[in-house]
Amino acid sequence: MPSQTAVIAALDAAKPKWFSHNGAEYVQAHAGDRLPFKTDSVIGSLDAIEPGVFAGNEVERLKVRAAARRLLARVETPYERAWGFCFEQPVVFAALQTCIDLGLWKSWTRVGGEKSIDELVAFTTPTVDTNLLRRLFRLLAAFNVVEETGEDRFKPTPFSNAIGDESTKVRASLQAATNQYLAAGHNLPAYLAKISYKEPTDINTNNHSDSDPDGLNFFGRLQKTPAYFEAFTGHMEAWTAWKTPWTKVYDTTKLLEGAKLDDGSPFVVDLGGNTGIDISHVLAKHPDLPTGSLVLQDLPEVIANAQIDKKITAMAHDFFLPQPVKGSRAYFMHAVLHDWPDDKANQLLVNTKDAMVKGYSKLFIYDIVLPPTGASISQTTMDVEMMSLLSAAERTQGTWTKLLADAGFKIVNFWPDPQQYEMVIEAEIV
Ligand SMILES: C[S@@+](CC[C@H](N)C(=O)[O-])C[C@H]1O[C@@H](n2cnc3c(N)ncnc32)[C@H](O)[C@@H]1O
Repeated sequence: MPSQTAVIAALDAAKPKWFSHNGAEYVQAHAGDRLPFKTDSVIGSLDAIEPGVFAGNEVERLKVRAAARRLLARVETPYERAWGFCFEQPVVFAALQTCIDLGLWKSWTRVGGEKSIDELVAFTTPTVDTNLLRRLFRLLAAFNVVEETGEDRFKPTPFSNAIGDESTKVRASLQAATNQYLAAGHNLPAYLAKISYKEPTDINTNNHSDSDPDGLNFFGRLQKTPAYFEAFTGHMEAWTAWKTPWTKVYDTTKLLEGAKLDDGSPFVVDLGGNTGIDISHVLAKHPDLPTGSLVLQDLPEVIANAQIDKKITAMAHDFFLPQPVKGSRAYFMHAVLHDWPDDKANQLLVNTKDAMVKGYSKLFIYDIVLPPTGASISQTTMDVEMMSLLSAAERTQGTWTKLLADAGFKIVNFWPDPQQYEMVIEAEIV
């Protein structure tokens, strides 16, 4: 097994010009001696990389993933890259969603195992034409969503199993795209032309409302359509679970020093905390915290779905209203401010500051901090999705500093996560 560093170096070394005389593999077989590597041996090394080799080391896994994506970007021709965006992604997504709509993933994951196409048809409700499902499955097999083991025979993969396992929230994430992300992305070029290519900043009249049948903004649509709300909440849970827990990025034991816990004061308030993953990380790290010292806040319909430890107080609260929990040691917001343009973000920050005790309370923002160059696919995708859905944006170190200064805060430190995706921004009242 080659080391991960060697694999990344090999991936990064592959150049399109090496293949320039070849174009197709059968030509390469005859002209392979012109390549600076043995194609079979490189393919063997790549195919030998299984998720298990990383033994849970997310940092190394993500480095190899990024290198593999760079490799594709280099070796694919411009036509192949365009084909991927214009032809492949729409139909693969359509096949995934159709099988969700047919209830296929859920039934298959429950039972498991290799199945014939007829057995897969038997999983579907309503029933589907065998040849229709065969065509979708051929496509999904070509994209390694399922494994083709013989003619009309398929095995599940970790990905297809995850779609069928509701606890992973992968199905919810795909469904959220069908519900909102795809239509908004499709609408974005025309919308940007319509607003004369000004940067979108309006939270109500924006690209989402332009693509929504009732002209609703993103959160307005979630409130109106419970199924959309369920899908988005699930997507948020999957996204947050994928990230490094904030308690591993910032050492929260430092907050215990000097914290007033005996008098029933709050320790951490998680604003817009969704169903409670982040606040639960705090309890997991500090299980002896007194009952009620951890507070989860979100909109009422989110709080109603939160399944959290009894020690955590779940509280419906609109963060554009004054913060009711005063004098907490810490106020925490994860992926909240990136949803809002600066004027709304300022209002939220000022509401929070008004509840804080200067010199005691700290503010923690866990969000993307865009680097000056080389922002990753994950960071830049989130930035433009925020534009598309919410007229919002990811921020740089400079724009975070200004946003916080305008609301009366000074930044103590930026704590980067090991995945290099987000940072915990530690701030205090000036
Ligand atoms: C992008 S999600 C982040 C959720 C969570 N902090 C996390 O990282 O998993 C934004 C959250 O803000 C909540 N939210 C939106 N508007 C809100 C409001 N006016 N008051 C309180 N929460 C709100 C949403 O319900 C959602 O849970």
